[in-house]
Amino acid sequence: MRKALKFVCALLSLLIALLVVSCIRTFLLTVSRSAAPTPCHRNESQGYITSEDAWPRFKKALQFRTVSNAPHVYNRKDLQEFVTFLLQSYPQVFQSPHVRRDIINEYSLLISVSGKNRSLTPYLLAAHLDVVPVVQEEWTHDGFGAEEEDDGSMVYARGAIDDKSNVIAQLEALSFLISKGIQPQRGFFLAFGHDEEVGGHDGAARIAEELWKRGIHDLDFVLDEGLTVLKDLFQGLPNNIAGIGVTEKGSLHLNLSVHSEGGHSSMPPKQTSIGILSAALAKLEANQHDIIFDEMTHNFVESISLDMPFPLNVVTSNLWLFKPLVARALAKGVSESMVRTTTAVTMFQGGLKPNVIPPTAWAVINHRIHPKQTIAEIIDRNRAVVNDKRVTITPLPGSYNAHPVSPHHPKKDRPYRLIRDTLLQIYPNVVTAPLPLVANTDTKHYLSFSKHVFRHNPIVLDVKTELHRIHGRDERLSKANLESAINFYYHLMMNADSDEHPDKSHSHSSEL
Ligand SMILES: CCCCCCCC/C=C\CCCCCCCC(=O)N[C@@H](CCCCN)C(=O)O
Ligand SMILES: [Zn+2]
Ligand SMILES: [Zn+2]
Repeated sequence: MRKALKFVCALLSLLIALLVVSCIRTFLLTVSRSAAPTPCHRNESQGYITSEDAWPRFKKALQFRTVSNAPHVYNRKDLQEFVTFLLQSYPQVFQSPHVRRDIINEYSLLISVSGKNRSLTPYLLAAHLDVVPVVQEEWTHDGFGAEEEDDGSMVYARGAIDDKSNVIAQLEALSFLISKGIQPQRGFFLAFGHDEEVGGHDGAARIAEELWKRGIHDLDFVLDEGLTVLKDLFQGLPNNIAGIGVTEKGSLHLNLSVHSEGGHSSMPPKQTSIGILSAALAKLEANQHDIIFDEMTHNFVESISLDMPFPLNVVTSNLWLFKPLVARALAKGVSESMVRTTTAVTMFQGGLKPNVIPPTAWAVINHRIHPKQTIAEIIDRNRAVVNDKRVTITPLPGSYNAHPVSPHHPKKDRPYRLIRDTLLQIYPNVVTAPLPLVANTDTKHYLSFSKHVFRHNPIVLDVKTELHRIHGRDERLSKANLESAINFYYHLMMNADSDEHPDKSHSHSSEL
């Protein structure tokens, strides 16, 4: 008994000592942190664009039903009309002697802006013209009506976030540049694919072929849609987080199928094909893939730690002691998609009639693969978890591993610094963070042109009230967000010309 008591006392003393050391370490980190970040002042000398003129063009763009349903299956009529609308809406862009525009594979748009200094490697800004379908009965607004909120501050339509806001914002920024009589030093491309939502095989892939054929084999950097400025990602965090996607997760579509004897439902087997398949799916949902707390996650957590309230600041700034706890916390909510391969059962089919034993049942699972894992690993583990020979697991075409991680040291890697500094011009108080994009983009078609490939959408989204609208119901965008996006791209075009950026103040970011 005395021994046990001694052991408990020793353990308690150790715990208290560890907590005291953690608190002292957090205090020292906090006081030694560089002075409060001097926000990068919006460089007004570069001009600032309001969204007043853009807003009606954006609303019109949202009304084209440019829906992609499957590879090579999309609304050609509305795509054609949308591209015609874009060409007609920016006459000063397409009449400029510095701008060339090409329709690629009938519906994609490649805009080439020539730079004064041909020795500078051009960059590419990507966006896409297509959208995912609308389940109208779930919406409170017409999915393609572009209806506004009463005060006109918000518009509702499919594509408002993903991704017509970037199409319009990039064109508005270019239009403003040209209206000021500016020809950039560094040339660039605006690459608008028309089938991103179904893999980009007819759009971005063909734009990439066109660039290659023209002898464009190198791009300074590529920037496509991606992570946004995230509001209220974690409770208590005073700053919004601007995620810059320096890689993107892989994507694996798996077909799970069960074939069994049919027959009369009055003489059923113990389990029908639907029951067998459902049990397999339930196992996969109950046994999620492992949490992976890699270096990028480690850096990210440490970067936001000192802004967290007590005691979270102590916990997150002492990962040497609290890493398992923090890892479990990240595995909850939307941040889970960053720290593990996710599993989503997205399709299920089975059964013919109420009185017929279903001979077959099938389902599709979409895994978004963590950058530290591979397709093969995921399939092997799934098979082990299901552990039922009656269930056939088949990978579907179009799966791919995670992308290479783009260099993202803010001092050594100019393209990353360019995007980060431009973001801080528009959003001076955010914490910028290199992170994996949890979804996929057309960048898969541009990876051979540059190792500097980034995924960021320069708008602010409240994690709780906005994220579910992407591919979901009542997608919407505020006028303020459209305005910020336009100015982000305009400042990016201006900043891309200089090797240094307008303001070298030490931003508050998660970079090393
Ligand atoms: C600690 C950080 C936690 C991050 C949490 C995630 C925050 C996510 C924020 C924004 C996500 C926006 C995603 C926008 C890009 C989506 C593009 C898209 O829909 N792509 C499709 C392509 C499909 C291609 C055919 N397979 C997709 O990914 O499904
Ligand atoms: Zn999408
Ligand atoms: Zn998209």
